Amino acid sequence: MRLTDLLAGWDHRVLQGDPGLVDVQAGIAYDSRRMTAGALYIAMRGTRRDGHEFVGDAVEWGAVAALVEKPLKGLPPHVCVLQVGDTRATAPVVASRYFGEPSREMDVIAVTGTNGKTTVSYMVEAALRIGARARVGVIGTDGCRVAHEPVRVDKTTPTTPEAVELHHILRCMRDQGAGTVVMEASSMALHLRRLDCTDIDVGVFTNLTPDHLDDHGTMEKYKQAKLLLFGGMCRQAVVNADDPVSVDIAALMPGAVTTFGIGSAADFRATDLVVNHSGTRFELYHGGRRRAAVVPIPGRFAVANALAAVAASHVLGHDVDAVLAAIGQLPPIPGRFETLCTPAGVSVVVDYAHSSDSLEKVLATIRGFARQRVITVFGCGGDRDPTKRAPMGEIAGRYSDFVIVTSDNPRSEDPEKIIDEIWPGLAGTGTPRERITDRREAISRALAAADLGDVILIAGKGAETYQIIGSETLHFDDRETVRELAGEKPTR
Ligand SMILES: CC(=O)N[C@H]1[C@@H](OP(=O)(O)OP(=O)(O)OC[C@H]2O[C@@H](n3ccc(=O)[nH]c3=O)[C@H](O)[C@@H]2O)O[C@H](CO)[C@@H](O)[C@@H]1O[C@H](C)C(=O)N[C@@H](C)C(=O)N[C@H](CCC(=O)O)C(=O)O
Ligand SMILES: Nc1ncnc2c1ncn2[C@@H]1O[C@H](COP(=O)(O)OP(=O)(O)OP(=O)(O)O)[C@@H](O)[C@H]1O
Ligand SMILES: N[C@H](CCC[C@H](N)C(=O)O)C(=O)O
Ligand SMILES: [Mg+2]
Repeated sequence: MRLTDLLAGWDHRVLQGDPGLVDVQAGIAYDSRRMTAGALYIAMRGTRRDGHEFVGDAVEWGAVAALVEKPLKGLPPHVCVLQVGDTRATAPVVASRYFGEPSREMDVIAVTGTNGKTTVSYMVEAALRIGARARVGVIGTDGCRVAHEPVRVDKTTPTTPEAVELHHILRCMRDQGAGTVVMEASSMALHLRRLDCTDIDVGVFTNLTPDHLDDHGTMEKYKQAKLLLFGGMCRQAVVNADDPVSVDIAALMPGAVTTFGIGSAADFRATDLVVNHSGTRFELYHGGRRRAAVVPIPGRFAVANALAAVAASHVLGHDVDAVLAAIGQLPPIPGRFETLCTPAGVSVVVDYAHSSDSLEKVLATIRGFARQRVITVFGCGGDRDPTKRAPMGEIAGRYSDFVIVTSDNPRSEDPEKIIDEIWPGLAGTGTPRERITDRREAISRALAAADLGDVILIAGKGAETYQIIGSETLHFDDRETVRELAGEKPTR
């Protein structure tokens, strides 16, 4: 595609070369280490480095053109160099055009919120696949796929991919026959403009509670990042009426807003929740009708997620009864309240709760149905918001009978220091506790301590299959570890 067409109508200055003569044939790259000869390089400023330092490398690897924010000296004359005001804002423009604006050819649902994005995405996918026989693409924390076919992406791809990857993935999904895509919109992605130029039909808001304060600084800035999705980026919104942020969203939204809630009056409202170890029954009130419903995940939060998925599907024109029936048959979501039962009669819940609110919601749910003791094994990620550590310790102590604090991707931090920061919150509750830095040993200790009828919660990693210690990524899987150490009896 000609460079002039990629940038048509977008403010830019030609620093050297003739963009009318440049044909970008080999894609777009923002990382010189992943350049292909014939591609366009986009220089972006990062948290550690500035992509402008690597334009020379990109050219050596065969870049035919570069997009930059400032003039650079010494580049060979055959390379076309264009200056724009903000390369992060320009990347989605050129990426969406390069891949033929795939988001316009599909229904796109973007889910934002602190917790529940992956879960709601999987619920929407099940609702449309089972309830409407639709081919749905899913983009999020646990990868990208259309139906059961994975869409190839780099292992390091974040929850919400950079615009260059995002539009490539959307094109692949369209080519694989997807008519709808449901994707997670992380606050960092919204802040870093990865979702600009994506044609989003429905924006879904689940909730806002403390997390990612290392990235955003304050709750207000974190909220403002989430609100970007609703300030003109999506046509319609589906919002959680039980969360006060829904009021901010309604004030911003140019299009229709559909609400869901458990406590509050809402377009989709759940009442009469009955929770047990395998799921939650509730009554759904919508459009003057009452329907009996079930979601095969225990907890009030699971009902909130189901309501979000039903409402989003309904907004896209799908039948509420069919969608609700499909959610009743939701396949287990890896690492989200995934329950294993050991031959000794102990239930082990492996869950991705890695923030205060999610840990509290999951533990309150377990406490509600556990007949015996609740044993919690958890840690907090290194190089991630340290302000959540002591509060998570306190929550674990408040809801459990025994807590083992361990490691969860310490990354560049000292694992002992992370545990030191969790410890005061836990110690304040007086709950019996141990610290065992090695996660496998911690799980082993919990299994040894548990008796018939006890429930062990192993929180924080969910479906992750690794433990990042320093710069090493080692294979580690909570579920596999439980099976290896204790064996398993299938539960459902
Ligand atoms: C912390 C953060 O925001 N990182 C993003 C950032 O990377 P960075 O700041 O580390 O990059 P850098 O090393 O400073 O380099 C700056 C630029 O120079 C380029 N470069 C660098 C070195 C080189 O030799 N050649 C070269 O071209 C880099 O590719 C980059 O474009 O810029 C990159 C693209 O330019 C992003 O892909 C990267 O996202 C990484 C993958 C990431 O993990 N981000 C996190 C914060 C994230 O997005 N998380 C959310 C939230 C998850 C959740 O909800 O829990 C997510 O959506 O996953
Ligand atoms: N609506 C909810 N409210 C609070 N906690 C929830 C909710 N839904 C799920 N959780 C909890 O949060 C954990 C993570 O859920 P999920 O993976 O769906 O969230 P996410 O928003 O995609 O997270 P991430 O930001 O890491 O991608 C779950 O394992 C569960 O413990
Ligand atoms: N996507 C999130 C989840 C982290 C989960 C937890 N296991 C950790 O490593 O902190 C992140 O990268 O911040
Ligand atoms: Mg997720």
